[in-house]
Amino acid sequence: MGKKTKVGKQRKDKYYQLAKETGFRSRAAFKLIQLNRKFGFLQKSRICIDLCAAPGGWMQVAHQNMPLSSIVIGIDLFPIKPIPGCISITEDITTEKCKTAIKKEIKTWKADVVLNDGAPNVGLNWIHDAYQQACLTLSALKLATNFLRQGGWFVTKVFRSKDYHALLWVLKQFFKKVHATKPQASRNESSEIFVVCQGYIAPDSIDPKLLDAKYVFEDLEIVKKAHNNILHPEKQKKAKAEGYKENDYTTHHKVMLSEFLAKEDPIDLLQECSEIVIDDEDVHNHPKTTKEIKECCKDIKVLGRKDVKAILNWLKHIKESKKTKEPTEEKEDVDDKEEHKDEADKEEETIDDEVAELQDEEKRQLKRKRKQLNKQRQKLAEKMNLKMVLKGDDGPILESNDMFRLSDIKDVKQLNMVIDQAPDIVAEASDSDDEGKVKQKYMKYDVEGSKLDSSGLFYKDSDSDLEMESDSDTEDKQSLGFSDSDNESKDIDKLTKLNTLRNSKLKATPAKAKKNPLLTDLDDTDPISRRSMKAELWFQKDSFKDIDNEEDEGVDLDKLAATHKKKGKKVADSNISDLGSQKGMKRKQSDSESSSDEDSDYDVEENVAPTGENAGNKSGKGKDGFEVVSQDPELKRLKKSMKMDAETFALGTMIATSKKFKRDLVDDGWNRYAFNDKNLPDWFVDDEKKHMKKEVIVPEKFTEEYKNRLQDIDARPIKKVVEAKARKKKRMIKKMERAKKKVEAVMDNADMSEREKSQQVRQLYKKAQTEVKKKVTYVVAKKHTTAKRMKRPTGVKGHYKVVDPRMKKDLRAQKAKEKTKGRGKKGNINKNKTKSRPAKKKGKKAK
Ligand SMILES: C[S@@+](CC[C@H](N)C(=O)[O-])C[C@H]1O[C@@H](n2cnc3c(N)ncnc32)[C@H](O)[C@@H]1O
Repeated sequence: MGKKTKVGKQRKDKYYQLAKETGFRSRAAFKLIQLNRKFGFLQKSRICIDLCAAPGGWMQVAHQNMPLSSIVIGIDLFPIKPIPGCISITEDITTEKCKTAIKKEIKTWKADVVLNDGAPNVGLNWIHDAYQQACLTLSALKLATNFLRQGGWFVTKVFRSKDYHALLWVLKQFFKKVHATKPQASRNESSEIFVVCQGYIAPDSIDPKLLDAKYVFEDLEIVKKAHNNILHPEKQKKAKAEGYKENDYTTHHKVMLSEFLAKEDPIDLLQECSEIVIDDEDVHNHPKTTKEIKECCKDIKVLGRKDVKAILNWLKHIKESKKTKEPTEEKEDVDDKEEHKDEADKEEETIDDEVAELQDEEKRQLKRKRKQLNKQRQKLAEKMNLKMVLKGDDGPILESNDMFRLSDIKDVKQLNMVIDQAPDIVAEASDSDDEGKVKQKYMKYDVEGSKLDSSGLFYKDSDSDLEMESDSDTEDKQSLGFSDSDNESKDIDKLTKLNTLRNSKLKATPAKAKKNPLLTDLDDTDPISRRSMKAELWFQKDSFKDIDNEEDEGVDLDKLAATHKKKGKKVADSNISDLGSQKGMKRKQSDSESSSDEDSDYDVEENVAPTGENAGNKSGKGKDGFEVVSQDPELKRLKKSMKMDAETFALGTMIATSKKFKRDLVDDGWNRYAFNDKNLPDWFVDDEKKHMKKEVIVPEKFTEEYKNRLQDIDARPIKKVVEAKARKKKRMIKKMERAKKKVEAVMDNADMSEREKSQQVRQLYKKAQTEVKKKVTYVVAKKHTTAKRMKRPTGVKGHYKVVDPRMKKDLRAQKAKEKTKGRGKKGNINKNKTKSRPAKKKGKKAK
């Protein structure tokens, strides 16, 4: 028999060797080293309790990493060889005795860190060991809750078994942060991991159930009981004698897999059986029949909840896969049936879908209606708040649809009928109509009233039906208060009915139906004619009186363009004045604005008209028959004073961005002078001048913004300065670069001492930072030579400037004069004493 080779845990790996070399008592020491490297819980700890510490590897590490004179207490079932500076206790950590022993050592102090590397020394089977370890961890936690200070650390070993999550949950109840980690020194094949719990909460009271394995690992009780039989056979309670079932004289029941597969619900059978025998070769080789399943099948009685679930799932899969393999004929029959069933199902589904869709649609409609109703209610509430509507007063109400309508009367007969029926006839007209010689009677019915009350009927009226969707009508609708939402609120059914009615009507009546002579449109103008009316109104103004000259019609277009060019400036000027007269906002309308689009409506440059007064007094006709507008001195002054200040800019922005603002502004620009009323009393005109202009309020926010912008622009230096500064900066950068190179050379110089080097470096940088003005040598030019022609004089180095001799003399004379200024007044003592020095030899160096 040869020597047994060591496997698994017994294998001597690098950490084993390392522990031997470094003097640690166990390879486990490296696990703590690695954990501490990651979380750093030992460095600041003064008291450490190491549970299950033998042989003391962790104690050594703790002692090494904790501050000097810290306390390390190690506890184990087995005695720990003394470690200098550490206390060891031989106790079982699950007992009360252990608690008192620790208390004896620690007294009233609290531990900063509690370590637990406990592993049960049982080794019966893995499940049992894992459970024992979990219980041991719970005991360690119990001790930790007794001795740990608030904010302290608890580091424990845990096996990754089915109790792992329960344990983690418990730990999370006691600590702020819980980290699970596996240090490198822990073998890969080992299921152990380490949980580092940070920040002990130190609750005032602890529910003992939280630390009771019975509650924490509930479903393992079965396992525990099963293994209790092995561990403590003497403690086991004797089961009540029930006797054997008939023909059943064993406690171990083997059940064939086929039996399970035949059963609808295998749970009952599973409760009774101790082992499932896989009697089918196919099932044996089935991918779902894993090793674990096979193992579980061997001993059902020891399975936990998860395993039982796994077995049930496996049985289900096997059943299903068996079903699919059943004879094809049977399958075809089933398929046929299923097909029919499918079709019926599909039909049913489509019907269901449709019903659901309809229901949805109905719901949506209801929701919409409710929303609109709420809106209306809200509006009404607002109106009531503003006292626009009074409670109890419902305003004009449409009483019934059979109200009198002119449109209903198609001929004389009908009219007579109406007249006869009408009780409110107040007068009789004797005139006869040309067409039908109808007796016309004035009726009490107010046209305006009928229009208002019969709002719903308005659109049903004969001819107007045809134009219902035209723009003008929608405009009218809006003007009458028919908003879009009102239309939307109409019931869809009603609308569709209305549409069909209208369509049939359209078909029945020819396009050019006879017009009811009784019906006259009060607002008979179409939009175009309305606009032309506006324009006409505008041109009724005095200022246009003379323009309406036939001569103008013959004006050549080219000529017009040329004049326009010449006058362009003038017109623009008057624009600005006009703008200034009302903070840039008094604008006039002209004919073109009426016919063109909205934007061009107020195109001031093209259509400037003078104010009434100006037009009357200061205008004259130019050569081309155009009015020459002379500028009002007041406007001129305004123009001068008007700078494009922040407020004007803000106003401009608002005009450009808000159409409404622009429109309001133009509307406000209209005043009684727009139509040049004459013969008004002077006091009225004066007063009106003051108040006719509505003040335009520009929000301060906008003005502030522009003010800041303008300030920024003002604060900016001029271009030349910026350029000069940039040049200077560039020069400095170049200089610094050169200095750096020199510094590098100095630093590389091995002959120089450090002191010398630092001195030189300092000097170099200082020199680089100071800007030395270039020395310029002035050279006086020779007679009869210009500065350009002159060559560099001998002996002159660097920059030089050739100066004019005359200039030099003049400069000297001026300086001398300044020096002697005022001397002559005091008795003229030094009179004529100061003489200008004779000029130096030409071509010589000058200072
Ligand atoms: C892996 S060793 C600890 C190694 C130790 N951390 C080190 O570094 O040297 C596990 C220890 O737990 C101890 N142990 C197991 N159950 C215990 C219990 N109930 N009370 C105290 N110690 C226990 C064992 O005696 C064993 O020495």
